[in-house]
Amino acid sequence: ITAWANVPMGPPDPILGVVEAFKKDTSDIKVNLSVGAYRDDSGKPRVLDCVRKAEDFIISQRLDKEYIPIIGLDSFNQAAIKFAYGENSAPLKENRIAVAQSLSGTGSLRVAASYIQRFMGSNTTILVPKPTWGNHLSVFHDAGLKTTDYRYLNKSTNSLDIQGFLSDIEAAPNGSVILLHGCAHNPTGVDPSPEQWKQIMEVSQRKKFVNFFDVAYQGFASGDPHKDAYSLRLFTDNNLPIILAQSFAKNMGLYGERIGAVSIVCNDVEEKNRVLSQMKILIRPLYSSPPISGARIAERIFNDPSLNKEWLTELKGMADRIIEMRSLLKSHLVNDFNSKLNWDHITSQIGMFCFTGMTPEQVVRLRDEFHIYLTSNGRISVAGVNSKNVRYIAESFHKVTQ
Ligand SMILES: Cc1ncc(COP(=O)(O)O)c(CNOCC(=O)O)c1O
Repeated sequence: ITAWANVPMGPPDPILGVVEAFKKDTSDIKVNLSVGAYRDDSGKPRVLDCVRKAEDFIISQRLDKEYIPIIGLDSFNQAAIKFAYGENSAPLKENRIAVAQSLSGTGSLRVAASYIQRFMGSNTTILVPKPTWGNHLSVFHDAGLKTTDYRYLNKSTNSLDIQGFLSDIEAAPNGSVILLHGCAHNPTGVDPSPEQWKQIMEVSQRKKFVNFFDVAYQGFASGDPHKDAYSLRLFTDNNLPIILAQSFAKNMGLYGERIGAVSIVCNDVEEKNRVLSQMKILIRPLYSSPPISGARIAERIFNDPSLNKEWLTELKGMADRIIEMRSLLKSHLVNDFNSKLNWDHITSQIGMFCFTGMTPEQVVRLRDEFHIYLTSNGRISVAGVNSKNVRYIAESFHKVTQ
């Protein structure tokens, strides 16, 4: 008997399981609407031109492959938090933000969760939206934290249930940690309006929440990085406690480079130095130091003026293509197929994903009858929609919902 005879087969990841089924489908009209990565109008992955140019420059420098510090490349770190908090941010100017490069968004979330567990205690509960990105729950539970849902999606309108949101967080214990998607909520694509963010902030301020922002789509949602940072900057500029996990997977297309940053706003430089020392102590036994490549590319894109300008244009281009596909999908449904249902949420939602409102049965029909693949919760990745398949998708959506 081997030592692992009792290890059970784990369930497949709900998202990756759909991709496997898509790959097995031999139909030539199959459509993958489950993948959480950008695709261009030909359905192909996109490496940004500014990334290629940054890579060429870096290679030409013939740099060494020595370890970088436990907290990563500081030139990248400083650029990443300036991008998020804004150059006029007081904590930034007063140098009181503890920041460490980490393994993309997931690694940043995990380091932050471990920090919370260690310095706020194992009984700390994180308030998470319902629904949230599936991996959030695994990251927090594996870090030894409990999670409690707060209402987020109004299922009948596929828009924000702001009253449910506010009453659930009002009922939570003072001093709780609240996870907030900075922009482009995954999986619903539903974001609070600026007014609603102010209502949320008022409760958080009064109840002394620690605000744990997950910002994985800054600039990718609206095309404007400042607009997409509105919620984070509103809370920060009002001196609320902030923990931030940043990912550059989507907005720089650096998925596999695993480049992100975790940051904690502190009261002063002395506190920042203490917090940073503890982040290093947490990171060292996790993965010791982060990878060089993605940090060097991102640093060039932030700090080289022409590459930065080119990036912002390409970033807006990706956001605009997704926004255009949203309006095309909706107009086909309403104008071509004369659907009598309300599809406003397709264009009022924002970012990579759209919560269509499809039932699990309708999702099965889309897969079996129309070879269209999306997750069972009805989420589609709008990145998978393009000018060639958008009409077919609309026709199929109409047929399963009429
Ligand atoms: C909200 C959120 N936070 C964090 C992350 C972390 O991403 P990464 O670790 O790649 O930076 C992601 C990436 N999601 O992946 C797409 C999908 O849901 O199919 C995310 O959506």
